[in-house]
This record gives sequence, structure tokens and C-alpha cells, in this order.
Amino acid sequence: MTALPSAAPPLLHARGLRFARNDEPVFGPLEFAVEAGEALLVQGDNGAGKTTLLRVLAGLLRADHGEVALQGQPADPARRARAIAYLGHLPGLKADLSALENLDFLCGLHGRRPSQDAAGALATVGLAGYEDALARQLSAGQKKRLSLARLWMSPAPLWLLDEPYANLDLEGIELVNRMVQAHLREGGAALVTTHGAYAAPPVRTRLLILEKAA
Ligand SMILES: Nc1ncnc2c1ncn2[C@@H]1O[C@H](COP(=O)(O)OP(=O)(O)OP(=O)(O)O)[C@@H](O)[C@H]1O
Repeated sequence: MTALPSAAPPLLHARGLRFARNDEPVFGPLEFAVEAGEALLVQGDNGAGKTTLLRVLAGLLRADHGEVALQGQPADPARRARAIAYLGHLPGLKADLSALENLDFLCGLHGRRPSQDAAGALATVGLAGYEDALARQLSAGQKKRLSLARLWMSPAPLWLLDEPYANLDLEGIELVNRMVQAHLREGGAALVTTHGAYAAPPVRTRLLILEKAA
């Protein structure tokens, strides 16, 4: 008799995750999972700990307690590098490189989907014609779009998006939603922080509400 195949583990599973600064709790303990094909909307007021949580998940900060598993395995640095694409508040661009050079540089660091070329990604995010513009000459919204192009080129299945709608016009908000939809359709997953439900991708969504620690 052959064993039934077991269900795939979630892309991300956090167990008992807790973070404190100088013994002051910021969040947790938190328990949540994100499956392929769904988004986790992380909501909370200013200072509730949304950015801190994403930075812990990305491995940029160390949790005081708890575990993070990626595809059923402990989230060590190599696995994080393969599985996670992090879009933070700051665009993380090189000011004196052009848009295309920035994409080449970032893809060199983080890898790229073989099907995606940089010029195509720039066109996808509405930056056709800006290939040779230096990052420092771009507006805040254009910089965000350039970061989105990098995200679009990433081979990582798990997107951690910190306030991805910030600095974007309405068309840019729709662009983020279309990108998240397409990513989830391809079997990816996304964690998205927002202050409220004013903008959210129209996808299968779980909600995680963070409240300021008392
Ligand atoms: N580098 C830091 N040093 C000390 N405290 C910090 C630091 N970064 C954040 N904090 C504190 O940690 C708490 C959580 O901050 P965090 O940035 O995670 O909140 P947030 O929910 O993302 O807020 P916002 O909606 O304003 O972006 C806040 O009380 C904040 O003051």
C-alpha cells in the first residue's frame, strides 16, 4: 500500500514568535502560517510592530523567542535568502546607478527569475523610458516602482511587503495588487503591512492584527 502524499508545509510558519527591545515587548508571542497562494495582511496602528515583525521574518532582527520555518524547514540565512524577497520602507537603491543598473546590481545580489529581463520589468512597473535615469533623479513613487521591478524579477516565493502602497498613486496601488495577484497565482505568498483596510490585494487573505504592547 502506498502512503498518501502529505500536504505541503506552509511557505511560512511562525510559532511563539516574540520580540522585545530593552525588555519592552514589541509583539508576540505570535502564531501564524502563510500557505502558497495566499496573503497575510498585517494590520496595526503606528508603532504596533509591523515593520519589526517583517524585519524579524526577513532575518534582519533576531526574535527573543519562537521559531520561523520556511517550507517546513528552520529559517536559516541560506533558506531565507532563497525564499524571501523583502520590500522595506526604504527603496534600497544605489543613488548613482541608473534604473537598469540598479536592477542588474540587485538581481546579482538576490537572484532573478529566468523568464524576466530588466527592461521588461521596468515596463511592467510603468518605468519604460527611465532605463538610464539615475535612481537619485527618480521621484519617491518612481523609486518605489523601481523597487517593485526588483521584486518582480525575484525568484523568491515569499514576498514581505512593508507598506507597499506608500508613495504610490492610484494606478500604482492597482499595480501592487496585480503583482501580488499574479505572484500568488504562480504559487507564491505575500505578507503585506498596512495601517488599515484602505488598500489590500484582492486575493485569498488572512488577517494578523498587531496591537501596541501595553
Ligand atoms: N530602531 C529602533 N530603536 C528603538 N525602537 C524602535 C526602533 N524601531 C522601532 N522602534 C519601536 O518599536 C515599536 C514598533 O515599531 P515598528 O516600526 O515596528 O511599528 P510599525 O507598526 O511598523 O509602525 P508604522 O505604522 O508607524 O510604520 C515602536 O514603539 C517603535 O518606536
